[in-house]
Amino acid sequence: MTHPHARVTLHPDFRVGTVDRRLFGSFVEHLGRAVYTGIYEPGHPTADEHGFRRDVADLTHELGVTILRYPGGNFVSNYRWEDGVGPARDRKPFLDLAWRTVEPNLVGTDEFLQWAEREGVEPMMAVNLGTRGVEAAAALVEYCNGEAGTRWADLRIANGRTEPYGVRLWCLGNEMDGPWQIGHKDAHEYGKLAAEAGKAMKLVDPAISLVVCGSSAMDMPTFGEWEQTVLSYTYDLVDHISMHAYYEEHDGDRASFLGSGTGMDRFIRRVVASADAVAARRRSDKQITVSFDEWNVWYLDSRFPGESNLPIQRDAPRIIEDVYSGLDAVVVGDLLVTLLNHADRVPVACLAQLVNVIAPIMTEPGGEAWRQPTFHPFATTARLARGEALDLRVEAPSYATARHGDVPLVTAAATVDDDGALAVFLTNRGDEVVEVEVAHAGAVVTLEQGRQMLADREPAVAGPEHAAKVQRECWSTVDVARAVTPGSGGSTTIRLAPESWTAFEGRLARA
Ligand SMILES: O=[N+]([O-])c1ccc(O[C@@H]2O[C@@H](CO)[C@H](O)[C@H]2O)cc1
Repeated sequence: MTHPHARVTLHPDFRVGTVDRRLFGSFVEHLGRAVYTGIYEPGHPTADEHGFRRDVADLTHELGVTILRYPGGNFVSNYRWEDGVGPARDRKPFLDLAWRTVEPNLVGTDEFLQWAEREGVEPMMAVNLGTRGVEAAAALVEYCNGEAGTRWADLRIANGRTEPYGVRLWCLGNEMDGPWQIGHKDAHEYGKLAAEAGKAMKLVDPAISLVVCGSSAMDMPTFGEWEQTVLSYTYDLVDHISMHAYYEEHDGDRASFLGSGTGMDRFIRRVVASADAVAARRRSDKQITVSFDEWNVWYLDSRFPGESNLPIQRDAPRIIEDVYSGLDAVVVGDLLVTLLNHADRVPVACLAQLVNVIAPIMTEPGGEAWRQPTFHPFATTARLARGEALDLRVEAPSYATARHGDVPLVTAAATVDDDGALAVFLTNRGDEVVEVEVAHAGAVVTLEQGRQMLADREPAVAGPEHAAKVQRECWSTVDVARAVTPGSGGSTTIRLAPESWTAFEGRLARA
């Protein structure tokens, strides 16, 4: 039987760029059970002396998360950070309008930053440019990063934290192009405000990096125009422009869903082109890079009722707790392939989110914490993708999709570190076995171990039992001796299972 065939050409000298460790970030928003009964649950059997769940922190380490964005998301656009610092007993609950939830205000800036520090994860903070502005943003930078002797830094010290936190990465608001955003603005209003807020924040601490809001999705009506207008106000000030993208299977259209990575690839190219167009107009040599600070599979159209249809709730309600399948996990793996192939222009990315809310980690209050199927490709990529991404040439048949046009049947990314440790990531989006010839003239490639995620066809069911079943049935070690055939003259053939994502680890040496 002949299988579809693809060819991946790899040369050790052809590289995309360094894989920034911040590509493996995630996101904790005050939304649903991400914070309360997610990372934080005093009284839980595994809670530490600060009330944070040890089981969730351990899974966060296993996931390999490097940075965490906080506190939102839509939440940040109506958040008064000052109300969330100082003795917790003096803080007042408030109604968060983004998610129509009573926020108990027990976790705030200090609790989060100290948790992140204890767990060795870099924080990425967002300021409120929805209901607030320049003064509150600059004050928060001073609270976090200022030395003793000024008002907000001294408040931090009075609240028990002497050393500045040194938060390096800051988001200038969140999704300000979205009509759902509290304090939504047009591109000119937002661009001007972001420029002034960013200027003030950098006057407090010149060492910080700034992320300006790009579009909430590629299909936003203002996409493209938004990026160019916003950057025309902020180009010299900011380091990154944000991208957000969520993918889902619409009406059983598996082919489009499996092609989501190509949609993401085109989105990145368009944002980079928009940023570079602004640079060209300004005759600027500065290059803006992307902070892809929200990405994931999210059944937004099919399962989410919309923010304004949520009832007012309290006590950590269950909001957007999507349950994932093996198919979703294959797509997540493939989205990571896309991100790696843009390592030169995407140094920061956040899987949205970390726990309970569209998340790789789930918990029960008072009970266990477990891995969703999407946990596995993320953890494996975060562990193996090190050093530099190789600039691969992929020749594969394409297939037509309703959502993304023609997309390749096979996608691939590879990384190599200074010691010659090689990682190869491959997706087969089709429903037949594919033979991939990896051509590597000039190099010796050995593939030693592999892990594979298979798509399933069963609906995902909430709870740890189903997640464990998917893990048993879809996530496995590759039999390398069967799947990989070393050829003569610098080529290796790999058989990829139908609808699968595979990661190999091995060695790359010059011939
Ligand atoms: O395309 N949309 O309709 C759409 C709607 C809401 C939306 O919100 C984003 O996703 C939420 C969950 O991660 C974050 O709080 C927010 O930044 C992102 C996209």
